[in-house]
Amino acid sequence: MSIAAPGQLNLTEYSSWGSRTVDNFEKLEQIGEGTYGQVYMAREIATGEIVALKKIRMDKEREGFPITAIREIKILKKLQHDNVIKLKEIVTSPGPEKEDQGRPDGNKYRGGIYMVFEYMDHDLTGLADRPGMRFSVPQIKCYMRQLLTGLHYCHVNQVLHRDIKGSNLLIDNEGNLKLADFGLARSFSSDHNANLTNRVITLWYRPPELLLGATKYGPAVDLWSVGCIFAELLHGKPLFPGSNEPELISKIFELCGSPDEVNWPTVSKLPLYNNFKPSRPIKRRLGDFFRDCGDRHAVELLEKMLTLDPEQRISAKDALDAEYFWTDPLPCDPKTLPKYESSHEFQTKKKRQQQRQQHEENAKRQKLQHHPSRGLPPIQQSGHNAQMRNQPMHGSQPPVPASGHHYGKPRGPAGGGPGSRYHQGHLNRGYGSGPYPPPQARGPPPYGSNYPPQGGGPGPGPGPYGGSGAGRGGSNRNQQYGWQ
Ligand SMILES: Nc1ncnc2c1ncn2[C@@H]1O[C@H](COP(=O)(O)OP(=O)(O)OP(=O)(O)O)[C@@H](O)[C@H]1O
Repeated sequence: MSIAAPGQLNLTEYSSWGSRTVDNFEKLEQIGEGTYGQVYMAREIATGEIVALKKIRMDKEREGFPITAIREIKILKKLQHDNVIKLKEIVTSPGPEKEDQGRPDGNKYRGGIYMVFEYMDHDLTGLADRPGMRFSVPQIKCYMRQLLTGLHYCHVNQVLHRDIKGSNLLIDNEGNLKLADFGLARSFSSDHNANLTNRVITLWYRPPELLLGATKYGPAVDLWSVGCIFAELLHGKPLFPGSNEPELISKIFELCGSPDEVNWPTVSKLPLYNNFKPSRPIKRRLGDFFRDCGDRHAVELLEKMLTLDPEQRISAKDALDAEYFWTDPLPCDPKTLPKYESSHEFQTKKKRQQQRQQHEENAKRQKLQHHPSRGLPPIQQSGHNAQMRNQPMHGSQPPVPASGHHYGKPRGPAGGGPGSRYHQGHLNRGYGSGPYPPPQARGPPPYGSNYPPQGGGPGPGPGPYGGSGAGRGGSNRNQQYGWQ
């Protein structure tokens, strides 16, 4: 496999893309539903290989092929890295498919187009939402390190992801984490001069500069989202679950303090600064909030990621060099992580919904049991079968503690002081100025050897990464041509 040089497209291998049809695959089950359309787990008939098929939704596209899909394909062609999802091929379906028949059809191309990806067993949100799920400290370090490594690679190749969130971080049963969903991604130049849309990034993970109307921004936007994910892993639930922009801004200011000329020298130039300026200054208390997590290095890194001023926010490269990844307990080797049954956000949500329905039905039946005159037969509630219904869905997962899992709030409406050793070396980071240098300031971080705990049970983790469940705010994915 040849690898494209930074900033260049490697098209030679892709001449056959689009020449095969989706009939070469057997759809097994739906694993995702996004802005784009459905994602399916599928088997390639000839080889038996399991893949993910992402259908490109065409029904809203009167103007032709969606720009988001063009961007995603173009960018994924260019990015080849262990921590970035691999786009294997594009396949077509010549005519309208079963699921499209009978729909009013405004698009010009009546067939379907699918992206074929390597299959990943989980997304981080789905995995975290498993009942009783707890991540150990080495496991969190392992995922965070892979996330930052993948993102550093994107940034060196001048790609902003612009939609980092749990459901876009895919994890396989070898413990590998890969960045996915590049539908909002775009290339940037290191001088940051172009005007970009600020209606990107799912609400809860959106940085303050975008909320305050910045249209010139860079890789720091992704680092804020990474900080939100990191906080969620440490805290057990989303840190800024605002249901609209003003609410989100006030949640950010409450914890990170309000911006001023001292902590963010250029903030008053942002278009919406005056609209959201609090009536009196708010003190930063992020460090205090996380003190109980008992990991000084984790809090130190989090402070640097959730720095208000994007110019002072830590880069992915510097984050990889943080003390957090180099002190005991060390990040574990991905291969030693426990294997779990497949869990994607779409499926865990669906399962929860089914469980809720089942629960409601049982409650209704029980009520009727107390009033047999109403005529429904009572159901057997005791014994082995009743217990089995509440078991985790598979036998292979590690024993899980009965408690400790938080479900977050219901999904929101559509849309969802630097540490003492903080240095400013990441100002003027000059992305894209050379070939991708793997972060090597200290060589690869060593792996811890004693994790995960035997049997895959909870480690000395700071607490569960709770199923945030709740609406991570809809990403403001702009499907039309207007955004940059
Ligand atoms: N390669 C893959 N392997 C396994 N599951 C995948 C894969 N790609 C996507 N998924 C699942 O499908 C979900 C939706 O995929 P994706 O985010 O790419 O679609 P989208 O239409 O862009 O979604 P959204 O609008 O939510 O951002 C993911 O959260 C994940 O659970």
